[in-house]
Amino acid sequence: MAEDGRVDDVDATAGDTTTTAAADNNTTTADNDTTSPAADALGSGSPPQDDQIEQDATQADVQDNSAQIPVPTRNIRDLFNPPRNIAGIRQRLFDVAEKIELRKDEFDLYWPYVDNVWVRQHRAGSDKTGLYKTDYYACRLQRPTYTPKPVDKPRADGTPTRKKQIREGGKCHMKLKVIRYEGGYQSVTINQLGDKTQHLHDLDHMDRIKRTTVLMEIARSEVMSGYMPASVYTVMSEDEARLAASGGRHLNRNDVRNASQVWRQQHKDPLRVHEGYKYDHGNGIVRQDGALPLVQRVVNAEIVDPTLAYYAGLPPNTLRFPEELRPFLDPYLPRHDLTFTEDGLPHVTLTYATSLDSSLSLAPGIQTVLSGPHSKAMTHYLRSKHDAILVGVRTALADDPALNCRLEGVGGYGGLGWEGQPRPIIIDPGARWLLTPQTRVIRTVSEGKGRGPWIVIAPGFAMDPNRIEMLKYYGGQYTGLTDFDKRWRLRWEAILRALAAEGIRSVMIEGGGMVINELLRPEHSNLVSSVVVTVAPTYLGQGGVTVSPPPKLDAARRPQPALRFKDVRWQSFGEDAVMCGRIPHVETPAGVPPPSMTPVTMAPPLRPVSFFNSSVDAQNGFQPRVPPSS
Ligand SMILES: NC(=O)C1=CN([C@@H]2O[C@H](COP(=O)(O)OP(=O)(O)OC[C@H]3O[C@@H](n4cnc5c(N)ncnc54)[C@H](OP(=O)(O)O)[C@@H]3O)[C@@H](O)[C@H]2O)C=CC1
Ligand SMILES: Nc1nc(O)c(N)c(N[C@@H]2O[C@H](COP(=O)(O)O)[C@@H](O)[C@H]2O)n1
Repeated sequence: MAEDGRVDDVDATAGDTTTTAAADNNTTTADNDTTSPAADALGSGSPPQDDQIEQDATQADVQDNSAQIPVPTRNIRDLFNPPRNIAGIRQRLFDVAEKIELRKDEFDLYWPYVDNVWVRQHRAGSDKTGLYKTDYYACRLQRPTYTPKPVDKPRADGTPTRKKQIREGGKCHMKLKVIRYEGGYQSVTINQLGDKTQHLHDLDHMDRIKRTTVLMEIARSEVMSGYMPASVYTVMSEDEARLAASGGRHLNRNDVRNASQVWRQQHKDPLRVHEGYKYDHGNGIVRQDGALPLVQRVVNAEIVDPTLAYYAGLPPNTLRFPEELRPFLDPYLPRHDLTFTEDGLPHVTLTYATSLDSSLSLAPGIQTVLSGPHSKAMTHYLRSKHDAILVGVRTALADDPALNCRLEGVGGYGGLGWEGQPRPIIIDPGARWLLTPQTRVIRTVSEGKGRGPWIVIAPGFAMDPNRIEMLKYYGGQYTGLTDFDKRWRLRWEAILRALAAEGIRSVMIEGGGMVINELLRPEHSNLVSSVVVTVAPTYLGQGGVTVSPPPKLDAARRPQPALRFKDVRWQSFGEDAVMCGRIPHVETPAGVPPPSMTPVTMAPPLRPVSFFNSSVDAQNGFQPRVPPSS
């Protein structure tokens, strides 16, 4: 040991003698991306053939002394404080059991944790808009097995070649198609490709035969900070659970050495052990008596306030809705084991916040906060349980809403990609809502915290194609419907049926007044599956936007309650009361058949609108406005 605690970079660990042992097929850049320009130029969408799979560049990487040493972007703190649920995310990115859509920053963060599994093949290139780029990946075990040549001749300078090992391969045929979108938001969509839907081995097997870029980078970064590989190995492996979560169950001392070998060849200064550790002859690097493990010190230092740890790394406006309050709502939520209702329509939850005088807002066009923090979190829990949120255009114009879900655990708020984020739907027959990149719902999309809105319009007028393109760029679309009721409004059943045709299984209808009042009318009673109303302890006073269905008279023309809910439950949330209920099926007055018995003009599936001129209208199947038949 040198003065000042530094130790010469010798193998300080008992029983570990192979300082230049086989590199265990590891590489510091596990992606091995050597994309062929020809393939790029071709830009074809076809996956490469098996023999095009790139070979592992490991040996060359490790042996080339002149190689540029990339500056590590990770360090030991990334091992001790890994991304939330990294073990679960690794497993999902290994299985890819169903399509996974990630934000680009998530892909960049997580992929180096599974690049011991997936090897990029030649890139297929981009589509004609340049917004979509496709790559193909194959399981590392698809490559042929490598058997070393019987005789390894020494290099020209007389140094022996590294002992190469048999590299396992030729076993698994799992493949992926990875599509990157770089438009108004950035996403990476990962799909299985081909007919092999499962690996023929587990993730632990891959962790055994190959280390991830993350682990190698952490190891290299610690050595580049001046620590002996043996000391780095000791501190990395002290917390087995954390190491295993990041894929390092099988990490060994040679990995740490190999990760830093090229750098070490250029930097011969003596290295030191970590503070609180010592070299103990025969035992290698061990902790000094009474010293806390480094992992503990790092974790303690990073958690300033344990009560804040829960929200660490989440956007500041993230909401939390306690588990114990959820069962109250669950019976009224969509059942995802049933795809659609018996009528083939989405589950509809009507939900809004009202004052004691049944107002939604102080005046038309004025956004009014009624829900307190607890019921607001409840509303976001509801949002997380629906495929879509729907509002009328006057709400969009008045509130400039985000229409996303800000609940902890949902995509953008600690969850993966866009999981749990509902699709905003705006009923805007006259396309009055002029969206710009500054509109909140669009800003929310660009921040990766919500989905692009679908705007339902009633065609029949010209529309600037730039508006259509702009919305598409942000993942939204204009969609046209031509099915009107006798009041010249879009028929609700047609709207819902069209949403169902687009795969929307549940929709939370939030308002405003006109939309809610419409849906509380007797003829719509069979369209609404449940109702969740927040009542705030406030009178807004006269002149507001109120919820009050049309009056009802009995046969003798005496006034009757317009509507009383059934299956009612109440619960207080902070200062607010929340009522859940269902609308009893109401027989519609004679002469007006209930919608399910109306010969329904099947709404055309929602489709992106191109141009609203007559020729394209005709192409899209749009009819000119004609009085509805009723
Ligand atoms: N407290 C709460 O929970 C909520 C409060 N609000 C508040 O409510 C107010 C807005 O409510 P309100 O003014 O009643 O307006 P709405 O938000 O209900 O929007 C009504 C408009 O949407 C279009 N529309 C709705 N349904 C149809 C249909 N079936 N067919 C064709 N067009 C349709 C029409 O647009 P067009 O006029 O172009 O024909 C209509 O005028 C805002 O102040 C907002 O802040 C909103 C939501 C929730
Ligand atoms: N639940 C509830 N309570 C209130 O007090 C409200 N004002 C509303 N309004 C609805 O929520 C939308 C706002 O959504 P973002 O928070 O911007 O995502 C607004 O447009 C109404 O639909 N809701």
